[in-house]
Amino acid sequence: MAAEMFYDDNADLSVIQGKNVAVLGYGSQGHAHALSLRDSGVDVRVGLPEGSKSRAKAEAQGLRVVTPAEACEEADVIVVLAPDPAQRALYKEAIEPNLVDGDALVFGHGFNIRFGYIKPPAGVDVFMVAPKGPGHLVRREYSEGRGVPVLVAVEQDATGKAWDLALAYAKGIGGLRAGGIKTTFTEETETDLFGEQAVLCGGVSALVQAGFETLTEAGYQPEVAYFECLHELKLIVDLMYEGGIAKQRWSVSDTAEYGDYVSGPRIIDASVKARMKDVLNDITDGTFAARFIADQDAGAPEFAEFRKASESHPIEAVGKDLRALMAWVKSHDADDYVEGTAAR
Ligand SMILES: NC(=O)C1=CN([C@@H]2O[C@H](COP(=O)(O)OP(=O)(O)OC[C@H]3O[C@@H](n4cnc5c(N)ncnc54)[C@H](OP(=O)(O)O)[C@@H]3O)[C@@H](O)[C@H]2O)C=CC1
Ligand SMILES: CC[C@](O)(C(C)=O)C(=O)O
Ligand SMILES: [Mg+2]
Ligand SMILES: [Mg+2]
Repeated sequence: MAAEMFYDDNADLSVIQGKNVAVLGYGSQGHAHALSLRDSGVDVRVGLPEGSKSRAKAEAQGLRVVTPAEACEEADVIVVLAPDPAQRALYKEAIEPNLVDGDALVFGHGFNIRFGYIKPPAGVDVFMVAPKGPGHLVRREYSEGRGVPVLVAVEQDATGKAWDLALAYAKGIGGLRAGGIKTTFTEETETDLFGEQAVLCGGVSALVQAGFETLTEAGYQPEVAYFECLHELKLIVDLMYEGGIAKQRWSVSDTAEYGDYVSGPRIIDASVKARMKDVLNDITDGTFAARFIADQDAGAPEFAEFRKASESHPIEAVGKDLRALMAWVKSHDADDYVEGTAAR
Protein backbone atom coordinates (compact mmCIF):
# COMPACT_ATOMS: atom_id res chain seq x y z
CA MET A 1 0.00 0.00 0.00
CA ALA A 2 1.42 3.39 -1.02
CA ALA A 3 2.06 5.84 1.81
CA GLU A 4 -0.27 8.82 2.02
CA MET A 5 1.99 11.85 1.62
CA PHE A 6 1.42 15.53 2.38
CA TYR A 7 3.33 18.59 1.16
CA ASP A 8 3.11 22.33 1.84
CA ASP A 9 0.21 22.77 -0.62
CA ASN A 10 -1.87 20.28 1.41
CA ALA A 11 -1.77 22.38 4.59
CA ASP A 12 -3.08 25.79 5.67
CA LEU A 13 -0.76 27.63 8.08
CA SER A 14 -3.57 29.99 9.14
CA VAL A 15 -5.18 27.07 11.02
CA ILE A 16 -2.34 27.16 13.58
CA GLN A 17 -1.60 30.87 13.30
CA GLY A 18 -4.93 31.41 15.07
CA LYS A 19 -3.98 29.27 18.08
CA ASN A 20 -2.07 29.80 21.33
CA VAL A 21 0.68 27.20 21.31
CA ALA A 22 2.64 26.01 24.37
CA VAL A 23 5.87 24.13 23.71
CA LEU A 24 6.90 22.21 26.84
CA GLY A 25 10.64 21.56 26.84
CA TYR A 26 13.38 23.45 25.03
CA GLY A 27 15.85 20.74 24.15
CA SER A 28 16.65 19.13 20.83
CA GLN A 29 13.11 19.11 19.41
CA GLY A 30 11.57 21.76 21.70
CA HIS A 31 13.81 24.61 20.56
CA ALA A 32 13.40 23.61 16.90
CA HIS A 33 9.60 23.47 17.01
CA ALA A 34 9.24 26.63 19.12
CA LEU A 35 11.56 28.77 16.98
CA SER A 36 10.27 27.50 13.62
CA LEU A 37 6.61 27.85 14.63
CA ARG A 38 7.39 31.38 15.84
CA ASP A 39 9.09 32.15 12.52
CA SER A 40 6.00 30.73 10.75
CA GLY A 41 3.85 33.38 12.45
CA VAL A 42 2.50 31.27 15.31
CA ASP A 43 1.92 32.61 18.85
CA VAL A 44 4.33 30.47 20.89
CA ARG A 45 5.18 30.41 24.58
CA VAL A 46 7.66 27.95 26.09
CA GLY A 47 6.82 26.03 29.28
CA LEU A 48 9.80 25.25 31.54
CA PRO A 49 10.08 24.70 35.31
CA GLU A 50 11.33 27.66 37.39
CA GLY A 51 14.83 26.23 37.84
CA SER A 52 15.27 25.00 34.27
CA LYS A 53 18.65 25.67 32.71
CA SER A 54 16.95 26.03 29.32
CA ARG A 55 15.06 29.16 30.38
CA ALA A 56 17.91 31.58 29.65
CA LYS A 57 18.46 30.11 26.18
CA ALA A 58 14.79 30.31 25.18
CA GLU A 59 14.56 33.89 26.42
CA ALA A 60 17.79 34.86 24.66
CA GLN A 61 16.24 33.51 21.46
CA GLY A 62 13.31 35.85 21.86
CA LEU A 63 10.69 33.51 23.29
CA ARG A 64 8.42 34.13 26.25
CA VAL A 65 8.99 31.54 28.97
CA VAL A 66 6.49 30.63 31.70
CA THR A 67 6.03 27.56 33.86
CA PRO A 68 4.57 24.44 32.18
CA ALA A 69 1.30 24.88 34.11
CA GLU A 70 0.99 28.54 33.08
CA ALA A 71 1.80 27.68 29.47
CA CYS A 72 -0.88 24.96 29.43
CA GLU A 73 -3.44 27.28 30.98
CA GLU A 74 -2.83 29.91 28.28
CA ALA A 75 -2.67 27.47 25.38
CA ASP A 76 -5.16 25.61 23.25
CA VAL A 77 -2.36 23.60 21.57
CA ILE A 78 0.00 21.91 24.05
CA VAL A 79 3.16 20.38 22.59
CA VAL A 80 4.91 17.78 24.75
CA LEU A 81 8.63 17.97 23.97
CA ALA A 82 10.18 17.17 27.32
CA PRO A 83 12.18 13.89 27.41
CA ASP A 84 9.93 10.82 27.06
CA PRO A 85 10.45 9.56 30.64
CA ALA A 86 9.62 13.03 32.06
CA GLN A 87 6.36 13.33 30.14
CA ARG A 88 4.24 11.15 32.44
CA ALA A 89 4.81 13.40 35.50
CA LEU A 90 4.63 16.57 33.40
CA TYR A 91 1.24 15.44 32.11
CA LYS A 92 -0.12 14.72 35.61
CA GLU A 93 1.23 17.89 37.20
CA ALA A 94 0.91 20.59 34.54
CA ILE A 95 -1.05 19.41 31.53
CA GLU A 96 -4.02 17.37 32.77
CA PRO A 97 -5.25 20.01 35.26
CA ASN A 98 -5.27 22.62 32.46
CA LEU A 99 -6.78 20.59 29.63
CA VAL A 100 -10.21 21.69 28.43
CA ASP A 101 -12.38 20.09 25.78
CA GLY A 102 -11.31 21.23 22.33
CA ASP A 103 -7.61 21.61 23.25
CA ALA A 104 -5.02 19.75 21.23
CA LEU A 105 -2.25 17.64 22.77
CA VAL A 106 0.73 17.23 20.45
CA PHE A 107 3.64 14.78 20.62
CA GLY A 108 6.94 14.47 18.74
CA HIS A 109 7.05 10.70 19.35
CA GLY A 110 4.37 8.23 20.35
CA PHE A 111 6.09 6.49 23.30
CA ASN A 112 3.84 7.60 26.16
CA ILE A 113 0.59 7.09 24.25
CA ARG A 114 1.64 3.77 22.69
CA PHE A 115 2.74 2.28 26.02
CA GLY A 116 -0.15 3.78 28.02
CA TYR A 117 1.80 6.11 30.33
CA ILE A 118 -0.43 9.04 29.28
CA LYS A 119 -4.18 8.63 28.77
CA PRO A 120 -5.76 11.90 27.56
CA PRO A 121 -9.46 12.59 28.07
CA ALA A 122 -11.86 12.00 25.18
CA GLY A 123 -12.62 15.70 24.59
CA VAL A 124 -9.16 16.71 23.35
CA ASP A 125 -7.48 16.20 20.01
CA VAL A 126 -4.32 14.09 20.23
CA PHE A 127 -1.88 14.12 17.36
CA MET A 128 1.78 13.64 16.59
CA VAL A 129 4.22 15.35 14.26
CA ALA A 130 7.40 13.31 14.51
CA PRO A 131 10.42 14.61 12.59
CA LYS A 132 12.62 11.92 11.07
CA GLY A 133 15.78 13.64 12.21
CA PRO A 134 17.57 15.17 15.22
CA GLY A 135 16.03 18.41 16.49
CA HIS A 136 19.12 20.56 15.87
CA LEU A 137 18.95 19.58 12.20
CA VAL A 138 15.18 20.12 12.12
CA ARG A 139 15.88 23.74 13.05
CA ARG A 140 18.93 24.09 10.79
CA GLU A 141 17.04 22.74 7.77
CA TYR A 142 14.06 25.02 8.42
CA SER A 143 16.35 28.07 8.72
CA GLU A 144 18.00 27.23 5.41
CA GLY A 145 14.66 26.96 3.60
CA ARG A 146 14.59 23.16 3.61
CA GLY A 147 12.92 20.64 5.90
CA VAL A 148 13.18 17.28 7.62
CA PRO A 149 10.44 14.76 6.72
CA VAL A 150 7.79 14.10 9.36
CA LEU A 151 5.38 11.35 10.33
CA VAL A 152 1.90 12.62 11.17
CA ALA A 153 -0.70 10.69 13.17
CA VAL A 154 -4.01 11.54 14.77
CA GLU A 155 -4.90 9.41 17.79
CA GLN A 156 -8.04 11.31 18.80
CA ASP A 157 -10.06 13.70 16.63
CA ALA A 158 -12.45 15.17 19.19
CA THR A 159 -13.01 18.42 17.27
CA GLY A 160 -13.17 16.91 13.79
CA LYS A 161 -10.38 19.34 12.86
CA ALA A 162 -7.35 17.51 14.22
CA TRP A 163 -5.93 16.57 10.81
CA ASP A 164 -6.05 20.17 9.53
CA LEU A 165 -4.27 21.33 12.68
CA ALA A 166 -1.71 18.53 12.54
CA LEU A 167 -0.84 19.34 8.94
CA ALA A 168 -0.64 23.07 9.68
CA TYR A 169 1.73 22.25 12.56
CA ALA A 170 3.86 20.04 10.33
CA LYS A 171 4.05 22.86 7.77
CA GLY A 172 4.99 25.34 10.51
CA ILE A 173 8.16 23.41 11.40
CA GLY A 174 9.14 22.90 7.75
CA GLY A 175 8.28 19.19 7.68
CA LEU A 176 5.98 19.39 4.66
CA ARG A 177 8.73 20.94 2.52
CA ALA A 178 10.28 17.46 2.61
CA GLY A 179 7.04 15.50 2.99
CA GLY A 180 4.75 14.21 5.73
CA ILE A 181 3.58 10.60 5.86
CA LYS A 182 0.29 9.61 7.48
CA THR A 183 0.87 6.97 10.14
CA THR A 184 -0.38 5.82 13.54
CA PHE A 185 1.13 6.29 17.01
CA THR A 186 1.83 2.55 17.08
CA GLU A 187 3.67 2.46 13.74
CA GLU A 188 5.71 5.57 14.51
CA THR A 189 6.68 4.42 18.00
CA GLU A 190 7.68 0.90 17.04
CA THR A 191 9.58 1.83 13.86
CA ASP A 192 11.30 4.80 15.51
CA LEU A 193 12.51 2.73 18.49
CA PHE A 194 13.62 -0.06 16.17
CA GLY A 195 15.44 2.30 13.81
CA GLU A 196 17.35 4.11 16.55
CA GLN A 197 18.28 0.90 18.39
CA ALA A 198 19.11 -1.48 15.55
CA VAL A 199 20.37 0.85 12.83
CA LEU A 200 20.77 4.60 13.33
CA CYS A 201 22.20 4.85 16.84
CA GLY A 202 22.80 1.42 18.38
CA GLY A 203 23.70 -0.44 15.21
CA VAL A 204 25.92 2.23 13.65
CA SER A 205 27.72 3.16 16.89
CA ALA A 206 28.48 -0.49 17.69
CA LEU A 207 29.65 -1.09 14.09
CA VAL A 208 31.99 1.93 14.20
CA GLN A 209 33.41 0.99 17.60
CA ALA A 210 33.93 -2.65 16.58
CA GLY A 211 35.70 -1.58 13.38
CA PHE A 212 37.92 0.86 15.29
CA GLU A 213 38.75 -1.79 17.91
CA THR A 214 39.54 -4.41 15.25
CA LEU A 215 42.04 -2.12 13.52
CA THR A 216 43.71 -0.73 16.66
CA GLU A 217 43.94 -4.18 18.32
CA ALA A 218 45.73 -5.36 15.15
CA GLY A 219 48.31 -2.60 15.69
CA TYR A 220 47.14 0.04 13.23
CA GLN A 221 47.31 3.72 14.28
CA PRO A 222 44.18 4.93 16.14
CA GLU A 223 44.11 8.08 13.99
CA VAL A 224 43.99 6.00 10.81
CA ALA A 225 41.28 3.79 12.35
CA TYR A 226 39.26 6.90 13.32
CA PHE A 227 39.37 8.39 9.82
CA GLU A 228 38.54 5.02 8.27
CA CYS A 229 35.68 3.93 10.51
CA LEU A 230 34.08 7.17 11.73
CA HIS A 231 35.09 10.33 9.84
CA GLU A 232 34.60 8.83 6.39
CA LEU A 233 31.25 7.34 7.39
CA LYS A 234 29.66 10.80 7.07
CA LEU A 235 31.01 11.19 3.56
CA ILE A 236 29.73 7.75 2.56
CA VAL A 237 26.33 8.34 4.21
CA ASP A 238 26.05 11.74 2.47
CA LEU A 239 26.12 9.86 -0.84
CA MET A 240 23.48 7.41 0.42
CA TYR A 241 21.33 10.39 1.51
CA GLU A 242 21.67 11.94 -1.95
CA GLY A 243 21.19 8.87 -4.10
CA GLY A 244 20.66 5.76 -2.04
CA ILE A 245 23.09 2.88 -1.59
CA ALA A 246 23.42 2.84 -5.39
CA LYS A 247 25.02 6.31 -5.51
CA GLN A 248 27.50 5.36 -2.78
CA ARG A 249 28.49 2.30 -4.84
CA TRP A 250 28.80 4.48 -7.96
CA SER A 251 31.31 6.79 -6.30
CA VAL A 252 33.50 4.30 -4.44
CA SER A 253 36.15 2.28 -6.25
CA ASP A 254 35.30 -1.05 -7.91
CA THR A 255 37.59 -2.59 -5.31
CA ALA A 256 35.43 -1.18 -2.52
CA GLU A 257 32.21 -2.14 -4.26
CA TYR A 258 33.37 -5.74 -4.80
CA GLY A 259 34.56 -5.94 -1.18
CA ASP A 260 31.20 -4.58 -0.07
CA TYR A 261 29.41 -7.50 -1.78
CA VAL A 262 31.90 -10.09 -0.50
CA SER A 263 32.27 -8.95 3.11
CA GLY A 264 29.11 -6.95 3.96
CA PRO A 265 26.98 -10.12 4.30
CA ARG A 266 29.75 -11.77 6.38
CA ILE A 267 29.41 -8.95 8.92
CA ILE A 268 25.65 -8.36 8.82
CA ASP A 269 24.56 -11.98 8.41
CA ALA A 270 21.35 -13.89 9.16
CA SER A 271 22.20 -14.01 12.87
CA VAL A 272 22.23 -10.20 12.99
CA LYS A 273 18.80 -10.11 11.35
CA ALA A 274 17.54 -12.69 13.87
CA ARG A 275 18.74 -10.44 16.71
CA MET A 276 17.12 -7.44 15.00
CA LYS A 277 13.85 -9.38 15.19
CA ASP A 278 14.46 -9.97 18.91
CA VAL A 279 15.00 -6.23 19.38
CA LEU A 280 11.75 -5.52 17.51
CA ASN A 281 9.90 -8.04 19.69
CA ASP A 282 11.20 -6.38 22.87
CA ILE A 283 9.86 -3.09 21.53
CA THR A 284 6.43 -4.31 20.45
CA ASP A 285 5.75 -6.36 23.60
CA GLY A 286 6.75 -3.45 25.89
CA THR A 287 9.88 -5.10 27.37
CA PHE A 288 12.14 -2.23 26.27
CA ALA A 289 9.74 0.49 27.45
CA ALA A 290 9.30 -1.16 30.87
CA ARG A 291 13.10 -1.51 31.33
CA PHE A 292 13.74 2.10 30.30
CA ILE A 293 11.04 3.55 32.56
CA ALA A 294 12.01 1.34 35.54
CA ASP A 295 15.62 2.54 35.24
CA GLN A 296 14.50 6.17 34.94
CA ASP A 297 12.21 5.81 37.96
CA ALA A 298 15.18 4.44 39.95
CA GLY A 299 17.29 7.51 39.08
CA ALA A 300 18.71 6.08 35.82
CA PRO A 301 21.70 4.10 37.25
CA GLU A 302 21.89 1.76 34.25
CA PHE A 303 21.67 4.69 31.81
CA ALA A 304 24.50 6.48 33.66
CA GLU A 305 26.73 3.39 33.46
CA PHE A 306 26.07 3.01 29.72
CA ARG A 307 26.92 6.68 29.12
CA LYS A 308 30.13 6.49 31.16
CA ALA A 309 31.36 3.41 29.32
CA SER A 310 30.54 4.88 25.92
CA GLU A 311 32.17 8.24 26.60
CA SER A 312 35.39 6.61 27.79
CA HIS A 313 35.79 4.53 24.61
CA PRO A 314 39.21 5.39 23.06
CA ILE A 315 37.61 6.49 19.78
CA GLU A 316 36.23 9.59 21.53
CA ALA A 317 39.62 10.95 22.65
CA VAL A 318 41.25 10.27 19.28
CA GLY A 319 38.38 11.95 17.47
CA LYS A 320 38.38 14.99 19.73
CA ASP A 321 42.05 15.68 18.95
CA LEU A 322 41.64 15.13 15.22
CA ARG A 323 38.52 17.28 14.90
CA ALA A 324 40.33 20.13 16.67
CA LEU A 325 42.75 20.19 13.73
CA MET A 326 39.96 20.46 11.13
CA ALA A 327 38.56 23.96 11.45
CA TRP A 328 35.66 23.18 9.12
CA VAL A 329 34.50 20.23 11.19
CA LYS A 330 32.94 22.38 13.86
CA SER A 331 29.91 21.85 16.00
CA HIS A 332 27.03 23.88 14.57
CA ASP A 333 25.55 23.94 18.05
CA ALA A 334 28.67 25.01 19.90
CA ASP A 335 26.69 27.04 22.43
CA ASP A 336 24.75 23.94 23.35
CA TYR A 337 26.89 20.87 22.91
CA VAL A 338 29.59 20.02 25.42
CA GLU A 339 32.28 17.82 23.84
CA GLY A 340 32.47 14.48 25.59
CA THR A 341 29.01 14.25 27.09
CA ALA A 342 25.87 12.71 25.69
CA ALA A 343 23.81 14.54 28.30
CA ARG A 344 22.04 17.67 27.08
N1 LIG B 1 15.99 14.38 20.04
C1 LIG B 1 15.42 14.26 18.83
O1 LIG B 1 15.99 14.67 17.83
C2 LIG B 1 14.09 13.63 18.66
C3 LIG B 1 13.20 13.57 19.70
N2 LIG B 1 11.91 13.18 19.47
C4 LIG B 1 10.96 13.20 20.57
O2 LIG B 1 10.80 14.55 21.00
C5 LIG B 1 10.53 14.57 22.40
C6 LIG B 1 11.56 15.45 23.09
O3 LIG B 1 12.81 14.80 22.96
P1 LIG B 1 14.18 15.65 22.99
O4 LIG B 1 14.01 16.89 22.18
O5 LIG B 1 15.26 14.69 22.67
O6 LIG B 1 14.23 16.03 24.52
P2 LIG B 1 15.44 16.71 25.30
O7 LIG B 1 16.07 15.69 26.18
O8 LIG B 1 16.32 17.46 24.38
O9 LIG B 1 14.59 17.71 26.23
C7 LIG B 1 15.23 18.48 27.16
C8 LIG B 1 14.38 19.69 27.44
O10 LIG B 1 13.22 19.35 28.19
C9 LIG B 1 13.24 20.14 29.38
N3 LIG B 1 12.52 19.46 30.43
C10 LIG B 1 12.94 18.41 31.19
N4 LIG B 1 11.96 18.08 32.05
C11 LIG B 1 10.94 18.94 31.84
C12 LIG B 1 9.66 19.13 32.42
N5 LIG B 1 9.23 18.34 33.40
N6 LIG B 1 8.87 20.13 31.95
C13 LIG B 1 9.27 20.92 30.94
N7 LIG B 1 10.48 20.80 30.35
C14 LIG B 1 11.28 19.81 30.79
C15 LIG B 1 14.71 20.36 29.65
O11 LIG B 1 14.92 21.43 30.55
P3 LIG B 1 16.33 21.57 31.34
O12 LIG B 1 17.22 22.35 30.44
O13 LIG B 1 15.99 22.32 32.57
O14 LIG B 1 16.82 20.18 31.60
C16 LIG B 1 15.17 20.70 28.25
O15 LIG B 1 14.75 21.99 27.87
C17 LIG B 1 10.57 13.12 22.85
O16 LIG B 1 9.25 12.63 22.78
C18 LIG B 1 11.43 12.45 21.80
O17 LIG B 1 11.23 11.06 21.66
C19 LIG B 1 11.44 12.86 18.21
C20 LIG B 1 12.28 12.90 17.14
C21 LIG B 1 13.69 13.15 17.29
C1 LIG C 1 17.40 8.42 15.68
C2 LIG C 1 17.05 8.92 17.05
C3 LIG C 1 15.71 9.63 17.15
O1 LIG C 1 14.67 8.70 16.91
C4 LIG C 1 15.68 10.69 16.08
C5 LIG C 1 16.65 11.79 16.09
O2 LIG C 1 14.90 10.57 15.15
C6 LIG C 1 15.56 10.18 18.58
O3 LIG C 1 14.73 9.65 19.33
O4 LIG C 1 16.30 11.12 18.93
MG1 LIG D 1 13.52 9.13 15.29
MG1 LIG E 1 13.40 8.33 18.62
